[in-house]
Amino acid sequence: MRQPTPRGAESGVDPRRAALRILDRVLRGGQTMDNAAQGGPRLTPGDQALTLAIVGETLRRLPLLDRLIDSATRQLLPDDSKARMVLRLALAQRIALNVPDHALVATALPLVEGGPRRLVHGVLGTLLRGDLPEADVGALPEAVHERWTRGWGDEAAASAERAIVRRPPLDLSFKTDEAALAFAAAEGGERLAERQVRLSDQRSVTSLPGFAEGDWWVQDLASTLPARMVPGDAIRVLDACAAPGGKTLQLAAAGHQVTALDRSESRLARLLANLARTGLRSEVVVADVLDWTPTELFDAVLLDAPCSATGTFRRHPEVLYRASPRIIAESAELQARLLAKSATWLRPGGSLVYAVCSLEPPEGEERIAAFLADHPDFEEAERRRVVPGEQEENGGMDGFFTARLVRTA
Ligand SMILES: C[S@@+](CC[C@H](N)C(=O)[O-])C[C@H]1O[C@@H](n2cnc3c(N)ncnc32)[C@H](O)[C@@H]1O
Repeated sequence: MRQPTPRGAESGVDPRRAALRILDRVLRGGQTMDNAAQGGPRLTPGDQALTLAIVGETLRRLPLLDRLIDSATRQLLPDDSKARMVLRLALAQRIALNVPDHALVATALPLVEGGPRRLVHGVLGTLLRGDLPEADVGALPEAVHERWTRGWGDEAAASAERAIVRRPPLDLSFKTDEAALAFAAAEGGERLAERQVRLSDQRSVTSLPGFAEGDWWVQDLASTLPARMVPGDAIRVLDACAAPGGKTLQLAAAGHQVTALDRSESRLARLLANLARTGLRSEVVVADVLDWTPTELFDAVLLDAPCSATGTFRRHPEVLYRASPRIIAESAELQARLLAKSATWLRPGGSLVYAVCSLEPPEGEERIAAFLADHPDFEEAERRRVVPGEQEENGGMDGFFTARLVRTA
């Protein structure tokens, strides 16, 4: 299933050099692709898109690429060596982006100038002459594969390996169900839940009908689940880690009186832009959950906590390489503090909805178990765990965990 050669694929070496720098920062520095891309050489928008596509396609099948490289050299290349990085990038371009062999060699070799150029040339030549995997074969990092097989079963891990190389669908959340139904009928989308439409073909978001009018916003189906758990009769609702605001918009559209709080001013600027475009209303507070105190208690608090984000691996494959056991443990420790603090802002009878876009039990199931053990005045009312494989026939969903806890006294 080869894709057409991308624009610029045969032009200069710059996007490959930028891709090498980003891949190195992601794998060795634990950075996100977006952060790693900052501060590099200025590229045209086309070259920038090509650069990110090359790195993304490399990360979607990295263990597979490494096995190929190891099969073609007797001299084991260190994991973080430039030669291995260059070979990974070149193979991903051949497998997933259909870059012709001569262009691969011509753009890969200058990247190892002063290094083992002959070795890279030899390994690449050998592999390009042999059978390479198809573009629809993906691979999870070994530790993640092992963890998810143990936690969610063989089929979920296999589904994740299929999903990581598929383009996820475009999910839109609507202000009203009437608008969702009309849009689905007009645009050929599928209404998978109330106020939610899925488009399976790729379209430019800003040119879709209703974008300029603010009828909808982009939001994966899984991430709409927490706001759906907030009881309809809750009046004052706090969205406690709110930016860039997908859940704030849902809560406001559902008629709640919303306070959106986040400590990041730049992310809150995106939330304000989303409110302005959709014409929805929310109070907006720049503050740290751990330092803030409200003047009045809330009927419901939604805590969409910062997390390892491993559930978003389809759009952000690098999360799987960042989420080490240490990062997951640190994240779980912060989540425990955020939960304990935000629980103090609820009136008796109020609901605390906790959510993470993570496939790691320490950030989900174990977090809730520990919270309930420490808070006898709370009980669990409902929970939802989404693992790879759910809705696969319709395009899949991000991995997610959400639970609603009720303050009983
Ligand atoms: C998972 S994102 C929230 C996504 C958002 N709920 C949405 O649906 O668009 C987590 C957010 O928590 C914020 N955050 C992290 N630690 C925080 C803290 N101690 N206090 C307030 N906000 C925090 C981050 O700035 C980030 O915007």
